[in-house]
Amino acid sequence: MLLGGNETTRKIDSFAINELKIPSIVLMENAAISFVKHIDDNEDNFLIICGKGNNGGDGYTIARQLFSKNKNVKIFCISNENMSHDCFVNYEICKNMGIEIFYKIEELDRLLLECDVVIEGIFGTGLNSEIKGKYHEIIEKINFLNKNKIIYSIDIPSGINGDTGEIMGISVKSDITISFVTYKKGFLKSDIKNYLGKVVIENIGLNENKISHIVNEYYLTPEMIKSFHIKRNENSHKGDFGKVLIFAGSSGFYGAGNIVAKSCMRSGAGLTTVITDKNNFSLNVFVPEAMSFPVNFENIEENFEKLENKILNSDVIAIGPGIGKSHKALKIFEKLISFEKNYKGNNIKLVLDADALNLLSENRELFEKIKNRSILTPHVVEFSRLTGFSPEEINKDKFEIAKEFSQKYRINLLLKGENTIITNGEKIFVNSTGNSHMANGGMGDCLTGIICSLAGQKYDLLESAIIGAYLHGKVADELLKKQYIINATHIIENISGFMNKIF
Ligand SMILES: NC(=O)C1=CN([C@@H]2O[C@H](COP(=O)(O)OP(=O)(O)OC[C@H]3O[C@@H](n4cnc5c(N)ncnc54)[C@H](O)[C@@H]3O)[C@@H](O)[C@H]2O)[C@@H](O)CC1
Ligand SMILES: [K+]
Repeated sequence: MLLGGNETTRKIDSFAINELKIPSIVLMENAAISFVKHIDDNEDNFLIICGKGNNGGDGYTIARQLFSKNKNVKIFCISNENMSHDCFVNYEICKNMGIEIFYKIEELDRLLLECDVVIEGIFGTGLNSEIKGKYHEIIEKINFLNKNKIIYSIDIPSGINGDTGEIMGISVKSDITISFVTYKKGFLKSDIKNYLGKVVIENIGLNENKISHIVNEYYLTPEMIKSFHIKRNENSHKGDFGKVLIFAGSSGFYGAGNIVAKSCMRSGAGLTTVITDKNNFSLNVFVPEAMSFPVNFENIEENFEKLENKILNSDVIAIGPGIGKSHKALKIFEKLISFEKNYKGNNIKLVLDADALNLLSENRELFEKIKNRSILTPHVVEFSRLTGFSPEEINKDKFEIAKEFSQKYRINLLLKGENTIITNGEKIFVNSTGNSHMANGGMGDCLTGIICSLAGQKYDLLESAIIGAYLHGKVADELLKKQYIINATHIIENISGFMNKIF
């Protein structure tokens, strides 16, 4: 699904009008037709509240459409002065058709009380300042008299800033928001969810693929995830699904390595090996399917020759969770990234998380070794160490900072957070799944395991991160329906079932 702010919407509109030569009034008609599809056929008692811009124009067009289906339709016109051209055209048609139009604010209470469905087209992407006066009063009335009614918003609940999600003084509280072409960036803001209600994105007669040059931001949907799926060949063997080498866990943190390994196995990797201290036997108990590559941490160089062979046999190497920042951890990290290609001549893909990112921040010369073949999966504090920006600065301008960082170091990036974003420096994908009930230790390790597993199964790193993030959150969202807390182990136990469902 395309993601965009107000400016993106304007660019798409202008492309449709100026390049495709679709008259704007046709776009408005298409928007109204798409909108009306979502209204229950049994509903019969509508009040449409219209502003004077094109959002109001959509309102008049929807009113006409409903009226032509013999529905009981009344319109409240907030102002018929300085209407936009298309708004005026549709207002005139409504008058000519004989739809009842009301103008006096004194009548609004009664109109609201009498109707069953309110459709509001007061402001959409054109809202540009704090709402005051008459407009404020009207929105207040809609929210106050909303008992036993369904409130529909056209494009954006009037009062929400489509770019930032900020409430511009007041906003309609909607049950259903039917928005056009793009999922509005402002909708990502978590504390306005109860203003949006259910969100539906509708088409206005444009082919999504033909406007992709205008938009390079996407909101993940199950259809997108399914479209990435690579079918498993029936005559394949374990080697076809990736040899994944994992360097995770250390004394006191062996659980991290175990979680990465288990989620890697459960998400479908062919062969998983964990580099771990020779005295750690917990892996064999926790994940018997995984192999261990024992390292003598007293003398790490002892095994380096064998390790070289292991690296050159790998398709993917995941590094970071629970390894600490010791000199020895750094030495192993350096060794693991020292070969760009494996025996097969393919780039060895790298998934770097947690302490690998901290080590990278302090040893920046290593960026040269990981370029064009890695994904970094920081949370905001780790990303702050990597970029030098404060977490506040990052949260304010997350998309741009992430994109620039990705371009500068030629890496893929997955920035964890409430709206996890994934970028290759050109496109940005925002995850639509996940919840606060999964915020506990081991979750990140689990995600690393899923991503390296998918990378082993021949998904490129960007796809691996997109699918991984979506699945990770989706499993948690589904589990939330029956349990309060979701741990990494719960995700691991359920992921394969959800892969089946989604693919
Ligand atoms: N142009 C197109 O091709 C299409 C536009 N569409 C609709 O057009 C909408 C955008 O239309 P517009 O750009 O005309 O903008 P809006 O209709 O969102 O609002 C603009 C109007 O509100 C006024 N306004 C802005 N902030 C105000 C405030 N705080 N207090 C009082 N008045 C304020 C402006 O002066 C202007 O008259 C979209 O949200 C969508 O609903 C759809 O019809 C699809 C096609
Ligand atoms: K609206």
